[in-house]
Amino acid sequence: MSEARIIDGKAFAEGLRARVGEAVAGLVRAHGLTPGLAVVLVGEDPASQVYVRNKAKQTREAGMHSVEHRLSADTSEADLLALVRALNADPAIHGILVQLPLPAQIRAETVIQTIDPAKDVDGFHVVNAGLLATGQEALVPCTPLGCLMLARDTLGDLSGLEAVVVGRSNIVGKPMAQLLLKESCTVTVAHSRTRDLPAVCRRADLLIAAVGRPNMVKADWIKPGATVIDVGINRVDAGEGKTRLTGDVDFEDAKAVAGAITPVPGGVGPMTIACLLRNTVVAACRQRRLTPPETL
Ligand SMILES: Nc1nc2c(c(=O)[nH]1)N[C@@H](CN(C=O)c1ccc(C(=O)N[C@@H](CCC(=O)O)C(=O)O)cc1)CN2
Repeated sequence: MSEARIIDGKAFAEGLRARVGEAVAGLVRAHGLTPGLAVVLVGEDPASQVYVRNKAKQTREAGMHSVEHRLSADTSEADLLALVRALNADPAIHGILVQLPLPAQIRAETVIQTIDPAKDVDGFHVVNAGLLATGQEALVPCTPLGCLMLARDTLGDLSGLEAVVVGRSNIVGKPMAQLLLKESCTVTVAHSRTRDLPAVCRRADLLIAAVGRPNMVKADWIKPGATVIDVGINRVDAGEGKTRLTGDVDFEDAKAVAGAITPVPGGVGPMTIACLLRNTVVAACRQRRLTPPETL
């Protein structure tokens, strides 16, 4: 059997960002509408700093209005909520994202539920989760949306496929399952308590790994020819004081069995920010009662 096709998330994300840029130019031209995204970072987590910097840079590159709020690690929950409420009321801001994780003194759930659902470009608010679960128009979490785009690009119509999502987080696993149900997949959500996890995974035509455990999914967990989407971004020791990124799937092992597979880095990760830009344009359109461009 030949080796798996490597799904190039970086290239797909570049294409999506280019389409976002064209959509923004069209909105500015036709409606004088410049979508605006505010990103809030609390503290100095090194990875979060990189993600927030990249979000702001790519927002500007797409021609959108970008605002960054960097708050100290000892910021109180009340101060963060006050900032979120001010952004809710700001007409130049169509999307609000509070970077996770947050410091221990701040309840992430309280912050998320304070964001205006219409501006919740992360799609984490219960209103958006409920809309997605009931098959209605929602803002959809960026990482699962990116996974869906890659799966569709690889497999075409997903209808009738056996999909297994490993992981049940509110941010990835649950919305991923809802999106795949909407595509008419037969969906299983597996997790740490699932009995005989390898056997459950082996049922999948489409396997989504989102557990946060480096290299957990092995070749013998994969049905030959299956499409494997790896959401894991785990930083592991690479020796000599260095680290490297690895996914939840043992890539070298799995690519001999899978039909197609996302690498880490360069797979799902870049799609997260591209989908955030896409969601900001969609949110801006809906706030102005405009139909979002179909290219997104
Ligand atoms: N409010 C949110 N917080 C967090 C989210 C989120 O969607 N909303 N997701 C993650 C972090 N994240 C975006 O915020 C993110 C993670 C990874 C990447 C990415 O491009 N990864 C690259 C590798 C980058 C590297 O070298 O470190 C890749 O996989 O190729 C983008 C965004 C948690 N917080």
